[in-house]
Amino acid sequence: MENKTVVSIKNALRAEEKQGYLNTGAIGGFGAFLHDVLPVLQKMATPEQWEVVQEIVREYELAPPRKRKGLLDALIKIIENRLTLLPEKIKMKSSATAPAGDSAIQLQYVKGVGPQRIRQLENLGIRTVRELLQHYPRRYEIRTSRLINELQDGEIAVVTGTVSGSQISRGRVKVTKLRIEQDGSYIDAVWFNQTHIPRQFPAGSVVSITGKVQWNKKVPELLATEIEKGNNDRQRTEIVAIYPETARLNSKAIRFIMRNASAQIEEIFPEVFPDEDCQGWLKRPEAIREIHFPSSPEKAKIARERLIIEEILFFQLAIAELRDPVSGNSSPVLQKGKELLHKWLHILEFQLTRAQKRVIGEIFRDMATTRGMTRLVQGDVGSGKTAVAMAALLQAVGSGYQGAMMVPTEVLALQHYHSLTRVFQPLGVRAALLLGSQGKSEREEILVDLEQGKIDVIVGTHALIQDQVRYHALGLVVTDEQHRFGVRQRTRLQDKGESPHVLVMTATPIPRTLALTLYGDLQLSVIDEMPAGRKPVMTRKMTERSRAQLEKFLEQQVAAGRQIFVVCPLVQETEKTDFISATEKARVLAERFPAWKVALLHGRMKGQEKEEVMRRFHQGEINILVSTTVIEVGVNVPNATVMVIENAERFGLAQLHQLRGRVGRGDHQSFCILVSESRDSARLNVLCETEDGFKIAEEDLKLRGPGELLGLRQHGAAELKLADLARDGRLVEKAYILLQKILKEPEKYQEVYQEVEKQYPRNKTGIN
Ligand SMILES: Nc1ncnc2c1ncn2[C@@H]1O[C@H](COP(=O)(O)OP(=O)(O)OP(=O)(O)O)[C@@H](O)[C@H]1O
Repeated sequence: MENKTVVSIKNALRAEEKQGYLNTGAIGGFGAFLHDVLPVLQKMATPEQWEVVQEIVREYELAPPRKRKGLLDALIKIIENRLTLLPEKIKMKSSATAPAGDSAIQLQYVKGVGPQRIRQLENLGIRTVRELLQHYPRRYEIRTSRLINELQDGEIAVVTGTVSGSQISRGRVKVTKLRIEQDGSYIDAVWFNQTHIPRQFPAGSVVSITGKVQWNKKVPELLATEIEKGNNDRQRTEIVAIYPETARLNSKAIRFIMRNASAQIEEIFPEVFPDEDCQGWLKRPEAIREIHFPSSPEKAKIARERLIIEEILFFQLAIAELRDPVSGNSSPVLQKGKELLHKWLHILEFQLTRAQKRVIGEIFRDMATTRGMTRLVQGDVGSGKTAVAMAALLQAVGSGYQGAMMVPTEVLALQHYHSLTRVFQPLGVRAALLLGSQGKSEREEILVDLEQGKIDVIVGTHALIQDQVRYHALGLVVTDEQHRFGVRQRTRLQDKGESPHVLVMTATPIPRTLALTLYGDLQLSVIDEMPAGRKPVMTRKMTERSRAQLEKFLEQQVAAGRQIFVVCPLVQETEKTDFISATEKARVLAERFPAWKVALLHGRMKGQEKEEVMRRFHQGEINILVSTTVIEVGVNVPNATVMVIENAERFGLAQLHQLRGRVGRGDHQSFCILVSESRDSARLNVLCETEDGFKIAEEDLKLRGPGELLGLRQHGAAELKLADLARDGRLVEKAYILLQKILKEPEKYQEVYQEVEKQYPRNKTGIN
């Protein structure tokens, strides 16, 4: 049913049209239209409706000229829609209780947002008022209203003054000028086409105009970008937010919408932290307000800082699956491994580095408490993480518990199993291997032994924590960062009656900021020292032209008894690409060097085949192993001294560093050859210059951003809006400290948990 006011507005507009005032088809018609019709509307509308009409007019004013065709009908339609919506809108605003959930706070209820604006906002990824208010400024402009006499040629300035006259040129492109008077001085503000401006700001209006100064005329000009109603304060300073914008939706329009949405800040962004954590912080609503409408540059800065900490913290809680408070840990106290450890140190072929000892100490401290360890050990390739894991496992076994070592691939499981048994057997520690590819009877036997406590340490893939696997007394799980094994997974094990300590190992050196963000639920230990005597791996770039030289070099190495890795990006040649596939490469090399044993290893091979190839390579029966990146993590064959990486530009820096880490693990000089035709090889240079994995990771973070670096993009909505991990290290540390507090006393932070749930709804973000 049509609202009475709408009908009368429509009639009035039609009447105006008949009288010929409305030249709606032409570009200049809008100004005339507004000039003539607005007074009519103003008379007819209630104050609230008049407000809406003004918004609509502003909206159209901001629209590009060609969109203004057929304005009358469009305007009538909007007036119709809006005025019928109005009662609901008023209801929304006055209702004391917030509508349930974010989805209820639709953009259409914000003043100044019509269907067209909604579409424009959607283009910026904004669908709710929450998302709108989280559309943060990119930067700020400090706009100081200036005196005309002091303006410099070429500068961007804001001039506040009174309109004293206007002029619209003839011709196809219309030049609109407003003459502005300020204490007896004049300046002309200039626009192209925007011919409605003189009507909107008639002589006598006080205005503030932003634009670029041109002093070459008798009267200076201001190539205007923005105009708004001013006040008489002629030297006012204003800080203006500049937003990520689109062609249709500029920062001025966004600011206008934002201003209207700001009424809902308190409702959508209530403070969720207890007072004790807010010392020195802006309260949450104030921070949101200040980031959009800063009262000073300093306030904008502290607002941003508070929101960054919050953003990182919420992200940590979401990604670590810690949306629900976890409490009631009761892990076993494991501190009786002394004797076993003593024997182990005695038979170890090397002295532990200081860093290894320190990290083992940190681990042992955790294992001696019932709170349960969840510690991440980060160490560059070859820094000796396995030895650290062994110490932890022995501590568990010595204390009468079992240990499980969970690794990402069967190749690695096998390798770890062999190196553990070599060391553990003489100590009387029984290790076993559990693989998906094992036969049923073999597997069942292992499961029974495990349940009866006849196995002390079990090595395998993710299957180790599945339901059918029952432990006699599981005290420690050593795992890999790829499993994303945190507090929550441990709780799952707890549900099965186990409450092991958890040690997470990462072979990917990631910058501390990123580690704290992604693994905030874990304590962090870093092995920041390499075993003594390591020779640096000589790293060189090469192009196809030097292929013959490269082959000669490989020949020398094989003749000296060394082994070689060749890594290719793809398994099989595809028509579309000319990347050398591993299969093809292996064939070519076998043909080229018939006297050598060339083998192929890739992820699509069966477990047993892979196992066999790795065993032969370990034992020196294979000279060249051609492979895809399955050998990237953890493979340890000290006699391998050359790593050739084909199409090196296709790999990330961190990945290349991992691959290179497969050599340089023994006493011989090792080499890494990056074969690439790519001209843009600045990235590869980083690798030639340093072997410090953390430096390389920092570089990668700068070059590619955290999303790329860790495949974070897969997490969909997990993008951080404000935080820049390469820049905000200090704030990440603060977020981390706060997170530890929250994990300790989750019951005090219920509101924080609720907020995380709102921002990262389950099943929607991909962070689960
Ligand atoms: N303190 C040490 N002194 C000398 N050699 C060591 C020391 N610690 C470990 N090693 C040896 O260094 C090699 C690499 O160790 P390990 O496999 O534990 O490295 P890692 O940190 O797991 O590396 P990656 O992440 O590349 O797998 C092994 O051959 C190991 O025996």
